[in-house]
Amino acid sequence: MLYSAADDPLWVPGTTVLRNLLDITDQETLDEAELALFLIRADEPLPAGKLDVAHYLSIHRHLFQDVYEWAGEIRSIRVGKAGNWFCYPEYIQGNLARAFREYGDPDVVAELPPAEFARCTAHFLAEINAVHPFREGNGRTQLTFLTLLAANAGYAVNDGVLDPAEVLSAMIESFGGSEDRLAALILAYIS
Ligand SMILES: Nc1ncnc2c1ncn2[C@@H]1O[C@H](COP(=O)(O)OP(=O)(O)OP(=O)(O)O)[C@@H](O)[C@H]1O
Repeated sequence: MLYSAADDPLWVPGTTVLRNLLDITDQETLDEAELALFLIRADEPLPAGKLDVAHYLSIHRHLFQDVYEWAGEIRSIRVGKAGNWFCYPEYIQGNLARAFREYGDPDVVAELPPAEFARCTAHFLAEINAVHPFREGNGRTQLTFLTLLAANAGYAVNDGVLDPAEVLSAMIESFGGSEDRLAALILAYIS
């Protein structure tokens, strides 16, 4: 997805295309290859973990390992979308750890009634999105992690329910502080 970014050392020189392991230098070809390789990796068993920060990073690493050398690593430049600027790079580690700490033990959240699980998890995803730990691939990592949190809580999810445009607008609303629509989408996803 298109980012606003300051001059990015990760760009192919003279372009705004992210350097990649495939040596692709035009955005459309990269988008296609990235999506195809992501889909293959998303279909594989995901890395095991404790649903903690290390696990979150390992999922990004897994999903984007074929495309970006820095898969699984925290970004080092400031980025934003449509005027919403995400966390300064120097605060990502601390804010990511705080989001996980505030969410608490996923096994405890799993015991909450579904609407409460959805509300807590929406808040968590909104926080993670505001941190935006990676240079690219944040949305897909968020949704992949959501599937793990839902599975950990024993929910069989309704895959067709999460319409990308609705998730996007709910996520943008959450950035503005209103998490109700995101919580409603998660509740529908797990119901
Ligand atoms: N203007 C915005 N304000 C806040 N969050 C946004 C905005 N635009 C997009 N987002 C969120 O940013 C995330 C997308 O980040 P990124 O582009 O790094 O991920 P991606 O996986 O490459 O893209 P996508 O989620 O579009 O497939 C999504 O969660 C999306 O909802």
